Amino acid sequence: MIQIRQLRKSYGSNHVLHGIDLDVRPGEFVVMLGLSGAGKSTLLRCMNGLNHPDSGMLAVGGIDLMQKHSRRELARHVAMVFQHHNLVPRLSVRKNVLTGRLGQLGTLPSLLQLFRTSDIRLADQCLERVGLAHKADERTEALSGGQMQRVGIARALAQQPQVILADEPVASLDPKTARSVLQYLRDATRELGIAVVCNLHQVDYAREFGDRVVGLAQGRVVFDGAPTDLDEAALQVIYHGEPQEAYPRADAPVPAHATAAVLPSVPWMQASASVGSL
Ligand SMILES: Nc1ncnc2c1ncn2[C@@H]1O[C@H](COP(=O)(O)OP(=O)(O)OP(=O)(O)O)[C@@H](O)[C@H]1O
Repeated sequence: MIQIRQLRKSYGSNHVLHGIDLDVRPGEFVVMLGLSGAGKSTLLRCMNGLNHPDSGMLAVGGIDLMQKHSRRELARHVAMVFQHHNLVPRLSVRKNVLTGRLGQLGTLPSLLQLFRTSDIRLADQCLERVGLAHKADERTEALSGGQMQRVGIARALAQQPQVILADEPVASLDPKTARSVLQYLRDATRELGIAVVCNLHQVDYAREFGDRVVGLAQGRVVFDGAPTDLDEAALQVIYHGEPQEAYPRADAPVPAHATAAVLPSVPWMQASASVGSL
């Protein structure tokens, strides 16, 4: 689902990523930890096509991101969940979720926001997955921060992506709400076989929600293993730059649910052709 080999990225003379190797499988929830400035967001932005790497190999959802590709094509495979959810406050919850479908529409329907009835049905199913079906017609600005983040997740699911990239999605939420948001994200992606890479600063959440934890320090992968291997010594490696030889690498076992599930086999993810407008 995600394949990265010897990926390098610099901003001018600032060498940020120094040869990253990483594979993420369908249905796997990978939490990325690391100090501020370690390069986590830069790596995520490379995976989302927003940053162009200097060298190496990077394929996400079958798209070779080292080559020229269209944003529309990428949006069919990769969705983002942002720290500040990036919703339109005055729009209804359903319309915000439907914006996740814009990349799948033709140019004219996309400009006119002419959604198919199947898109509307899909948006409602996505809202149901995050426990917000009853809020579909409300204005988004009336929701709490945690609810807005769940709408952001529903919008990402509505893209029917193979990969979701989440950059500190719970940074501004209280611990109880944050756990509930991560639970919704993990459950939905696990059931749908979506690969997730989620940047977090909270080690507790990494242990609780990650199938696998990747630690980045100064642009290098210094830890890659199961959450149960994330002991004090491993944290020293990630956060204090201690030697790394003793730590597990990418040969961590595949979690039972991380199967080769592919999205077209998920019934509700198949679009029909009828057209409707909102
Ligand atoms: N657009 C940019 N232009 C120039 N330098 C950048 C840019 N984005 C990030 N950097 C630099 O790249 C390095 C890594 O930043 P990055 O945001 O990837 O780290 P991070 O691990 O995500 O940090 P945080 O946890 O604080 O978000 C930093 O030195 C930062 O200043």
